[in-house]
Amino acid sequence: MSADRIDGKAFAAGLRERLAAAVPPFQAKTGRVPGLAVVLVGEDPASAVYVRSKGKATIEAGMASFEHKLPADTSQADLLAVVERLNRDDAVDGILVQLPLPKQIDEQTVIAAIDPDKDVDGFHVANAGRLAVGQQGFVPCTPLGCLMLLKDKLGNLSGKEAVVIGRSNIVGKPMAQLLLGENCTVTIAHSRTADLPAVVRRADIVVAAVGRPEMVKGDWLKAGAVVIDVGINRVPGAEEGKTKLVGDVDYASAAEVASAITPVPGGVGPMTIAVLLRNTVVAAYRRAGLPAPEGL
Ligand SMILES: NC(=O)C1=CN([C@@H]2O[C@H](COP(=O)(O)OP(=O)(O)OC[C@H]3O[C@@H](n4cnc5c(N)ncnc54)[C@H](OP(=O)(O)O)[C@@H]3O)[C@@H](O)[C@H]2O)C=CC1
Ligand SMILES: Nc1nc(=O)c2c([nH]1)NC[C@@H]1CN(c3ccc(C(=O)N[C@@H](CCC(=O)O)C(=O)O)cc3)C=[N+]21
Repeated sequence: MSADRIDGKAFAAGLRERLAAAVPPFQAKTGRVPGLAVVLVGEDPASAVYVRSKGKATIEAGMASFEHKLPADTSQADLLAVVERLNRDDAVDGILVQLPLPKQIDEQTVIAAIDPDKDVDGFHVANAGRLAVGQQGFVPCTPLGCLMLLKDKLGNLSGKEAVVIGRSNIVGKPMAQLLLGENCTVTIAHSRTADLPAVVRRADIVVAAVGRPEMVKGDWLKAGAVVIDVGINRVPGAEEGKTKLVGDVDYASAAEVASAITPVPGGVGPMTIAVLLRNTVVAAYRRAGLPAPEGL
């Protein structure tokens, strides 16, 4: 059997078109376009690439992009002052502070300083709490993107056995909350899980968010499982000196057993950026007191 390849890149392109279509009506009502501010501290090359692609996607959707690049030795107080300014700036609907931050800065303190109604990453405890109790808020982009792909593939998820590997605050935990909200039976596995292959073998839905290249093997899977691979791991490529991206799932062996699987690249990654824009459009409509358009 060869699994269907879930084309996250194509789904993300469709979502970005729907978002672009929501911008002119917003502009007609408010006289401005939704705005996303991205703050990058330091020169980490991978982070710089992501920040550039976020800015490009924002502008392509007809929205306003504000990029703030601060030196690696920026103090926490200076970063907090930037966040405060963005909180007060009416042209800014969404604020994203790129993680990880340099070691002199405490990430939780910075996240806590972001206005929860502009927290389009969904990392603020207010938004984590809203998700946990089922209130309207902002859901982290990566797990929300994974859920969109799963619902597109499977329709109703009710009653499915879902195993999430990884329990980070930004991927694993919110992913598990979302699947629970869809009435899945959810198991969260992590580095202390006793027999991970046996746990994964129960799953109709597997979400791998671990950060271990190609860890999940095909013979861990139940036949017909749907596999969402969140992992982004840069490993040495075939050619000397070159690198390539691989996920947390061994695609070749998993595709023999699964019914559908996301590739890396071209799966979850592009969804993360599209959902960031989606959350920004939704933030803009909410802040303007307007009902957010359907189908986002
Ligand atoms: N596509 C995208 O847009 C995004 C991709 N990512 C990628 O997703 C992956 C996970 O990211 P993130 O959640 O931030 O990572 P973290 O490092 O914060 O969390 C990793 C989780 O995996 C668990 N884990 C580690 N080793 C094992 C193991 N051998 N067996 C079982 N569980 C294990 C850890 O368990 P424990 O808690 O016990 O330590 C932890 O809960 C990374 O590859 C990252 O690059 C992340 C964000 C966005
Ligand atoms: N505050 C904050 N919010 C984040 O959402 C956030 C962050 N910090 N720090 C880093 C991680 C990682 N992340 C990715 C986004 C897009 C791709 C992506 O587009 N990946 C492409 C490949 C890109 C490439 O080729 O390098 C793909 O999978 O097809 C991947 C990873 C967001 N993150």
